[in-house]
Amino acid sequence: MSYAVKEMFLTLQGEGVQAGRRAVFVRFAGCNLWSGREQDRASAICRFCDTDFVGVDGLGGGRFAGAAALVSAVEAFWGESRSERFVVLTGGEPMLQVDDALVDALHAADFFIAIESNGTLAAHPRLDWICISPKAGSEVVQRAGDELKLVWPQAGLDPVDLEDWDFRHHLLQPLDDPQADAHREACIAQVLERPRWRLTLQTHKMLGLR
Ligand SMILES: C[S@@+](CC[C@H](N)C(=O)[O-])C[C@H]1O[C@@H](n2cnc3c(N)ncnc32)[C@H](O)[C@@H]1O
Ligand SMILES: Nc1nc2[nH]cc(C(=O)O)c2c(=O)[nH]1
Ligand code: SF4
Ligand SMILES: [Mg+2]
Repeated sequence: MSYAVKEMFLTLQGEGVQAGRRAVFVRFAGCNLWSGREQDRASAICRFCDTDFVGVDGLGGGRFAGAAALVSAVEAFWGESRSERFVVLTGGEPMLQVDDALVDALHAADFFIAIESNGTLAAHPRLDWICISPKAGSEVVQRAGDELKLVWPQAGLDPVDLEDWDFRHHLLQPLDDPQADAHREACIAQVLERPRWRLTLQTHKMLGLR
């Protein structure tokens, strides 16, 4: 199948347990919880998104005819070295497009494959690192994985209710909006109260990375 990619870039993973790791990001176009248009934000299921995922016009973006073409582009961003190859599939919602052909082609090129997903679609079974970030008002079907990254506070989502979901790591990520300072303090207070959770920050924003 073909893939619609908003943008692709080499950076450091900014969030979560893999933060600091050199990574090629593939940002797929489109999401099932918001159209991406500002005029639809207030009526969307997910209303706090910090990302433009509409269209295929970003740097490194485009329509890729198949898995081989997409993996060639990922390899071009990574460079020659075969060691520690790391790709992060994000979006938008990547599970709308990730399929067997893409996962197998990335593995054949020696990539460790991480995904950033809202969990409303089952994650592909052969991914190497599954990060799920639940959204209030959505039905999360993917309740197992490597890291559960809860953007918080979110009205209607209490961290306590997610503590028994089957993840190796439970992380709170402060909601980035005009009240970000207060949200960061609220996350710190939660972590001090509930040792199941740890804090993760969006370090790429502090560092001026993409
Ligand atoms: C843009 S989303 C794309 C992947 C997928 N759709 C998802 O929501 O997990 C990437 C990550 O950014 C997080 N995120 C989006 N907007 C945010 C905000 N305003 N503050 C903090 N994290 C945010 C999401 O929860 C998710 O973990
Ligand atoms: N550097 C960097 N790290 C990230 N981790 C998750 C991101 C995302 O938007 O999915 C992201 C991103 O956009 N940039
Ligand atoms: S689910 Fe992810 S990509 Fe979709 S609107 Fe929410 S944060 Fe943005
Ligand atoms: Mg981001």
